[in-house]
Amino acid sequence: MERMQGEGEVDHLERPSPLTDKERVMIQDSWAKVYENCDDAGVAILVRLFVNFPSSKQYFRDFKHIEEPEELERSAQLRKHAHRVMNAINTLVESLDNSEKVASVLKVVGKAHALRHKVEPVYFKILSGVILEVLGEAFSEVVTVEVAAAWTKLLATVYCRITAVYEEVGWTTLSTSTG
Ligand code: HEM
Repeated sequence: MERMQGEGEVDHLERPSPLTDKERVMIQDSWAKVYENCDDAGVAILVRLFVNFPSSKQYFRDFKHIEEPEELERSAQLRKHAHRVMNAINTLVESLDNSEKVASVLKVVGKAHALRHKVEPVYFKILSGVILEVLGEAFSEVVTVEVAAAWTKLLATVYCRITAVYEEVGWTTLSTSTG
């Protein structure tokens, strides 16, 4: 029998356990190194996303038909979005002990991407994987296995909250797009 889900009863199967103090410190310390290279790291992450998952380009008017990584890298629209993504992550990392701030940042991001940009939420999950991949490669001396595990938890929390916002604003294809 189909299970009824009332408001507030939606399952969030991917919700991780809260970050420990040690994990917060590991995230903040490793991020400090990444953020020193904010623009390069952000562009590397987004170019990887768009090259390995080309359908994610569909939302970006200026570069949706571009395939060459070098050309993608030069796109002003891509660079601007990279900067915004990095700044938002920076705010989250700075606010790990302020859950209201985290919730309010993710609410704004989730609402804009659901309602204005109409981005399938699965791309947030894909982006999380790409972030981990690029950080592990480009900052291998700071992103140890243990640090990467802390980032996996943080990014899973972000994805969970983003999908919760999508649900709140009535995104209807959620059940088929996150599988
Ligand atoms: C952690 C993940 C992300 C963050 C923090 C983020 C942040 C932002 C911000 C701050 C903006 C500008 C304000 C706005 O118009 O809403 C923006 C715009 C946008 N985002 Fe994201 N974003 C993320 C992931 C994604 C993903 C995965 C996609 C699609 C694959 C995407 C597609 C877009 C598009 C199409 C725009 C409008 C671009 C433009 O007008 O030039 N975003 N994003």
